[in-house]
Amino acid sequence: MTSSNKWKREEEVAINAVLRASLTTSQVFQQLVASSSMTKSDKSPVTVGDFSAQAIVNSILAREFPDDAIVGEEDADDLRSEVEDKQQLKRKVLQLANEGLTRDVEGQNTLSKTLEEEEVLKAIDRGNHAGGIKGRMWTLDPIDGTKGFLRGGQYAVCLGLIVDGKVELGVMGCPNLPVDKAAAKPKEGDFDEVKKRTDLGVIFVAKRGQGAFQRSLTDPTLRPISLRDISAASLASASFCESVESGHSSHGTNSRIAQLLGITAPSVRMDSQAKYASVSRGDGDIYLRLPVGDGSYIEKIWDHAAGSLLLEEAGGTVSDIRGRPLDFGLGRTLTANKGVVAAHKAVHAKVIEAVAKALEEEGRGHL
Ligand SMILES: Nc1ncnc2c1ncn2[C@@H]1O[C@H](COP(=O)(O)OS(=O)(=O)O)[C@@H](OP(=O)(O)O)[C@H]1O
Ligand SMILES: [Mg+2]
Ligand SMILES: [Mg+2]
Ligand SMILES: [Mg+2]
Repeated sequence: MTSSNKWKREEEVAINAVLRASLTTSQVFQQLVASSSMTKSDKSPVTVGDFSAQAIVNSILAREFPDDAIVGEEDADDLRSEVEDKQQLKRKVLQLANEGLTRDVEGQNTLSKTLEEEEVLKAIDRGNHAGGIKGRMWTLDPIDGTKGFLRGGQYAVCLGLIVDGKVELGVMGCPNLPVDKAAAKPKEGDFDEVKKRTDLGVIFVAKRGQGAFQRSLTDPTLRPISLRDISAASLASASFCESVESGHSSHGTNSRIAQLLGITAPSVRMDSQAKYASVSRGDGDIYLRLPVGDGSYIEKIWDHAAGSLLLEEAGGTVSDIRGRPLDFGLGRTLTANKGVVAAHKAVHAKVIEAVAKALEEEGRGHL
């Protein structure tokens, strides 16, 4: 097998699955989130979207690669409840998953027959694998950035293939990101803008050793992407990409790190692994995800698998706050790591130095 053929079939299937799931989450957004009937505190649309997207991706993976394990964020326990609300949720998920699996998407993987309720629940539960160092497994975050999804901001459908603990393939759907990286991102909370714009929706693809690419939801042509070329000398011209939620990443520490590196540009805040994608195509230069508080939060593999490979293949280095590589072979979580620091290869070590200094100053040098 030549290197460019490696993971070819997996890539085709993963793109089609992520594309279908992205179309379905967009549909949920349009029909449920952006509809006037939703109250601000109503989280149910994201739940419908999470389950439907996981059902779609897992059904396709189960059919194409029946022996592969899946580590998915969601499980179907809630949908098996007899409570009427959950029964309603289950009916909606069944309908959306079947629509997503039976529509023609680039002539591939289209189901000719709809799935029964139990088949959909089983597909979702295929995501229950414990992870680990041996063999092939997929990891799926059906909607990463659930808060972004509800705000009409950025979210991503993220699928990675991990083989013997290493991410080999990453595919990420970002339905609300402009295809053109120079175009303005939709304003958060402006549901009408997201509904109206026809230039939104990107799929990112990376295979280990074979580069990073993007395509639109409608045109299958893959175009190469890369990080902005930045040297240690020009680090001051860089910008950060960080979480929207201060509970997920320490904004205060990031400001101090910017100061230490001489960076003055304001940080770009964005939900989800769209941060990895954004930096991968040169819109923002450094992705910082510093632990908050005592650093007890342990990151999940599905929150980083696809994004980290994309950024590495686009010319970057991804590590935790101490410069250790992310270890995807330890189960469902990144137990050996704390936080994430990602940047161009040429400046990554300098950023790690500044991170260590900032944490030391805060009395969090032990993290
Ligand atoms: N305390 C804490 N620290 C770090 N990370 C956390 C924390 N709590 C949750 N999560 C995970 O963050 C995922 C979303 O990450 P984002 O970078 O999109 O966060 S943010 O919404 O922009 O703040 C989110 O993924 P989704 O649940 O798929 O949205 C969570 O897995
Ligand atoms: Mg997530
Ligand atoms: Mg999620
Ligand atoms: Mg979640």
